[in-house]
Amino acid sequence: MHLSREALEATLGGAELIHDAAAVEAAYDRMAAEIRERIGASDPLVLCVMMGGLVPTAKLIARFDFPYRLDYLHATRYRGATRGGELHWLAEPTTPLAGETVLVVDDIFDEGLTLRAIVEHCRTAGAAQVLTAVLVNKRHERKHGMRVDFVGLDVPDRYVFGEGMDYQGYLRGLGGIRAIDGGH
Ligand SMILES: O=P(O)(O)OC[C@H]1O[C@H](OP(=O)(O)OP(=O)(O)O)[C@H](O)[C@@H]1O
Ligand code: HPA
Repeated sequence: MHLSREALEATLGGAELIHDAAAVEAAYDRMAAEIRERIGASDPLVLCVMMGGLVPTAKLIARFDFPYRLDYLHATRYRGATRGGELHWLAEPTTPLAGETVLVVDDIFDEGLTLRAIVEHCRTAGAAQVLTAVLVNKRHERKHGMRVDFVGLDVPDRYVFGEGMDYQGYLRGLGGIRAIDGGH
């Protein structure tokens, strides 16, 4: 669906800034340092979860000063909506995962179904170690039982966008994280 510039400006005007761009950049610095400490010597394979993981992955790898390789996968369960459904795999990683230390990078840990399925997929494919990194964790009690290894920032239980996260397919490149009411 197409949204007009006016509609997007109205959404932005009604949104609340939860974390400004400087807070987000500081969170990436901290996450990159934690990741280096834990797996910087393991030549990890970084797996970007398209589409939302695109911005956090780019921001993190720009900070990595150790050897790593990059691949992506595409799994989605929101597809432009503000409430999640069934997970659809659109692309699996092409790099063989057997024996790899894998770092899965996504934008948001919400109910956790997406990351849980991706971690299971990597383990089944023989990864030696699977770690996860998300820019934001949404605070609520509806998680599906997994722990994320590297988390940048917490956000409230509202629909958030910016830094890779979309509002109806738009606004992914916006710096900082904003919230609107409605949806989770
Ligand atoms: O923790 P969960 O409740 O499973 O939700 C988190 C997932 O939802 C979003 O993806 P989405 O399906 O919207 O696709 P997108 O990355 O293309 O926006 C986000 O990028 C995460 O991958
Ligand atoms: O709050 C959200 N914003 C954007 N994408 C999402 N995917 C799950 N939750 C969200």
